[in-house]
Amino acid sequence: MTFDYDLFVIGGGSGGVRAARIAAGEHGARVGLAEESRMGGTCVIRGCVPKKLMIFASQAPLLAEEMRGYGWQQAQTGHFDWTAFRGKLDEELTRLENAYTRNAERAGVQIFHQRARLADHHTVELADGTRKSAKHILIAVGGRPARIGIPGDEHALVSDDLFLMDELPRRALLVGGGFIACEYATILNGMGVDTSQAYRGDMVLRGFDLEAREMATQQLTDIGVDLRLGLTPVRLSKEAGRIAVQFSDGSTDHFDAVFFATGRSPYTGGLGLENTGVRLRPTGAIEVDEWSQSSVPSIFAVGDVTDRVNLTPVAIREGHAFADTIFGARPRKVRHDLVASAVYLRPGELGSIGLTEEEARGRGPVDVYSAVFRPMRSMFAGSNARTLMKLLVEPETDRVLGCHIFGPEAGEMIQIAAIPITMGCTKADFDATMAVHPTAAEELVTMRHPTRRHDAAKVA
Ligand SMILES: Cc1cc2nc3c(=O)[nH]c(=O)nc-3n(C[C@H](O)[C@H](O)[C@H](O)COP(=O)(O)OP(=O)(O)OC[C@H]3O[C@@H](n4cnc5c(N)ncnc54)[C@H](O)[C@@H]3O)c2cc1C
Ligand SMILES: NC(=O)c1ccc[n+]([C@@H]2O[C@H](COP(=O)([O-])OP(=O)(O)OC[C@H]3O[C@@H](n4cnc5c(N)ncnc54)[C@H](O)[C@@H]3O)[C@@H](O)[C@H]2O)c1
Repeated sequence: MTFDYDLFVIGGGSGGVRAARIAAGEHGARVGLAEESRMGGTCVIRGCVPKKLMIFASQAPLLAEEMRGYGWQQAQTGHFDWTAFRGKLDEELTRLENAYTRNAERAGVQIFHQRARLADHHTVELADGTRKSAKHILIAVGGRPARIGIPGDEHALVSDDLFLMDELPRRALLVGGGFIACEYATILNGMGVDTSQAYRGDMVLRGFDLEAREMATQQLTDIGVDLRLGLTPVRLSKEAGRIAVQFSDGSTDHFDAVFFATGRSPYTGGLGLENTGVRLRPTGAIEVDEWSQSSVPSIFAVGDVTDRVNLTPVAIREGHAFADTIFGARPRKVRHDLVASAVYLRPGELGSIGLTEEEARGRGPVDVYSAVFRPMRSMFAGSNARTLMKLLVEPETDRVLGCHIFGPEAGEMIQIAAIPITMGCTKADFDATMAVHPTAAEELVTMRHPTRRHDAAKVA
């Protein structure tokens, strides 16, 4: 049987573009790709990139405050010009979008700027009705922001909308306590928006190390976010151009904008999956094996649509491994058990890899090396902000099972710490490493004695 393509990719985001480029450019496959919106996908257009630029923009008031503590007594930020920032942001995103398109085309990928759906195991139908056959199909359609299904939730915005606003709201509410809610609350607060955050739990960033979560929760309040814990909206309505929010405790408040940051769902609706028999998990994610292969042998899936670890570098690695395996005769699996990540807050970020203290003590004995301190930089300026450096070590093997850092530039630090930890290093390797002085990160190689030791969890 002959096909139009060796590979057809649906979705021009992190995972899809990497797979298409490697398959075509490095392994000589004939590759087609459909993208219904802008090339680059969530990360480039409405995720990591614009979000991080906004984090940088939002830190000015904190920097000015710190510099006043260093003797720059007049340091002030003045007024934040959202229009000027957005103009520059739009230009930058267009530049990146063009680079993604150009690089894929240079590798030999034929791009269709249209929505695509599956017609059968080897056929994709584009929005204009044309059909393309392919020996292999890769689904890399990502996810979409989820709404919580309360009355009036059509009045709420989602994360995508922040990057498109003509002006910033005067008063905003973030709903949720995950990555996006905490990062967006930090951004809006830093840009001068009167910011509230409602989270149904008692501490933000569920799933992260408890000690680090406590610090992140405290920091949100310290920087001026009105963090309302144990609270969730139950109804939204429009009143005189503002949004009235009724909360679970019976209270009502009014905001100019309400953002739901309540998770993301795999974007599998309307994709024609019923024409293929591709199996889905209960969450709507495409079920794949360790080779990213679906229940239909010719159809593979990578990235957020598979809901494994929903981060850009993971989607990229999955796409790359898929292309090497299928087209490069270089079978490669992706490890999902040891993935570093960062939550970009200000002034402290949260960087993590490996087990949390709670997970580690649930598995067996663990030594906890935890240093909480006021770093010299902010302490001199008069701030009480604290930094956390934490290592979790398996006593029997001395292996480092996890590392959690809360503080300025924790994202940068955890990227470096992730290398030895991924290699399987021991605490003795950290101890043998000479410190770099004076830095905050030197604590990682100077913690001599465990702060506490948990014995093996008792099995009931
Ligand atoms: C606000 C926000 C901030 C984030 N910040 C970070 C961060 O700091 N670090 C990090 O690692 N991760 C971050 N993420 C997560 C990261 O963006 C995703 O994990 C990553 O983009 C997933 O890549 P993907 O290839 O699976 O999907 P996507 O990048 O979402 O790409 C999917 C593409 O498919 C297209 N598409 C969908 N359906 C069709 C169809 N039927 N036909 C044609 N095209 C279609 C979409 O338009 C989209 O371009 C963030 C996410 C958000 C929302
Ligand atoms: N820095 C980064 O790497 C980064 C940044 C942003 C997003 N991301 C990725 O995007 C994903 C999505 O981010 P997110 O923050 O939307 O999801 P999340 O899963 O991190 O957080 C969702 C939040 O919404 C709350 N929630 C869910 N349903 C609710 C309901 N019915 N009522 C009230 N609250 C509810 C949850 O309790 C949780 O606090 C992340 O899991 C992550 O993989 C990564």
